[in-house]
Amino acid sequence: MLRVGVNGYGTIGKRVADALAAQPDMEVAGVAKTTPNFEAAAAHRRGYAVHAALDERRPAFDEAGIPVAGDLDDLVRASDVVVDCTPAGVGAQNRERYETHDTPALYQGGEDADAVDASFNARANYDEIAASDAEHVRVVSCNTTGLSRVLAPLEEAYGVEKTRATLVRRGGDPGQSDRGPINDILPDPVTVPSHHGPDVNTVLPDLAVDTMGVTVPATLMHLHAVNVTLETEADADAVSETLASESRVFVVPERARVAGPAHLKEYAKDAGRPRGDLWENCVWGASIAVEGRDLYFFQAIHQESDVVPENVDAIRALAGDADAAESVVKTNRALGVGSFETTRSETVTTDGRGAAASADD
Ligand SMILES: NC(=O)C1=CN([C@@H]2O[C@H](COP(=O)(O)OP(=O)(O)OC[C@H]3O[C@@H](n4cnc5c(N)ncnc54)[C@H](O)[C@@H]3O)[C@@H](O)[C@H]2O)C=CC1
Ligand SMILES: O=C(OP(=O)(O)O)[C@H](O)COP(=O)(O)O
Repeated sequence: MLRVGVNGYGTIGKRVADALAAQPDMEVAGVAKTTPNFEAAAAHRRGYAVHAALDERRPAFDEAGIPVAGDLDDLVRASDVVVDCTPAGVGAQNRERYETHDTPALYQGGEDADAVDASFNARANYDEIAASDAEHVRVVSCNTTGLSRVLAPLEEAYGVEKTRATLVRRGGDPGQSDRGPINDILPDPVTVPSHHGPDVNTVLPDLAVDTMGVTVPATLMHLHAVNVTLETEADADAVSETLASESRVFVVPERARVAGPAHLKEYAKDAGRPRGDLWENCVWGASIAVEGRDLYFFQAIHQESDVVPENVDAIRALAGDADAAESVVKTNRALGVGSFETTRSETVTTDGRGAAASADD
């Protein structure tokens, strides 16, 4: 049993903790939280050992009646691996702390590529990371994960001459009432490329990809308009099959009449997904179009959850416990990733454990 600590218990951290708890080969060593708020209380109720991330805040936990299992060093000592889910930039500052304990760690996409030994995406470079000596590894950002999951199979099936993607980025997560914009459309960043193209190259080094970002007043999901010039000709049906055979890509059938992220979130909630999470890329089947070697499609990316199964796989890659296919199947089964059927007799399995990922079985 791998004991995994989670430092930073916000949008990503709380989902990663629950995903670890669902794995047959992992247990949550504990979580570290800065503030004894409702999320800390929920962590305690879920049975996670709550650690005070900052020593000076410990009395506040006592006052709030949330039992404290120890400090951050205690959590790192109790962990075989730490998943750092602190805000962007804080993870890099924590690296030294983990190194002091000789404990490998994962970091999130808000950290720079050069703050870590290597970057990870299960579809792109699991085996490479598993075979390497990397101990401090970054799971690439939500948008980068979403791009890597479709570009890796397209490269394998058809070759990718060039990718151009425009990322319509959500302004903040639903719980982040201090984010924006609330009435604007911002080139973000105004410079080209955005960080996503270069970040794709940290896991798929030879792939030609340019990205531009725009941030809009929305919270539910990101939306990508993707154009890939393939190296060989393909038709839309073949591309649709290629993408649908990926366990972490949901090709949304036209008959579902999903207009946008709001419908996708309802789809997930109706399916009984925890927190309405959509771990898979959601590619509109009707949008897949090919003209010559030019492929076009739209996909939506649930920023709060798509990196969660990737974190689980990255832990196994670090621990050297399974190869890519074994890990992905194990993770998918435990969470229910890939449980949206895209066949005509559409059935949605709400029992996460029973919902196997078709492509990897
Ligand atoms: N929310 C998103 O859409 C996604 C975020 N990421 C990345 O994941 C990382 C975490 O992001 P979120 O979960 O969204 O942030 P968040 O703000 O929701 O959660 C971060 C948590 O860490 C806590 N924290 C702050 N300073 C800390 C410290 N020194 N020690 C321990 N905990 C501390 C905060 O109180 C909060 O609970 C960032 O690198 C971000 O770029 C990656 C993919 C998607
Ligand atoms: O990893 C994310 O986005 P990104 O892939 O655009 O960097 C998350 O949505 C966090 O983005 P944020 O930096 O806007 O909070």
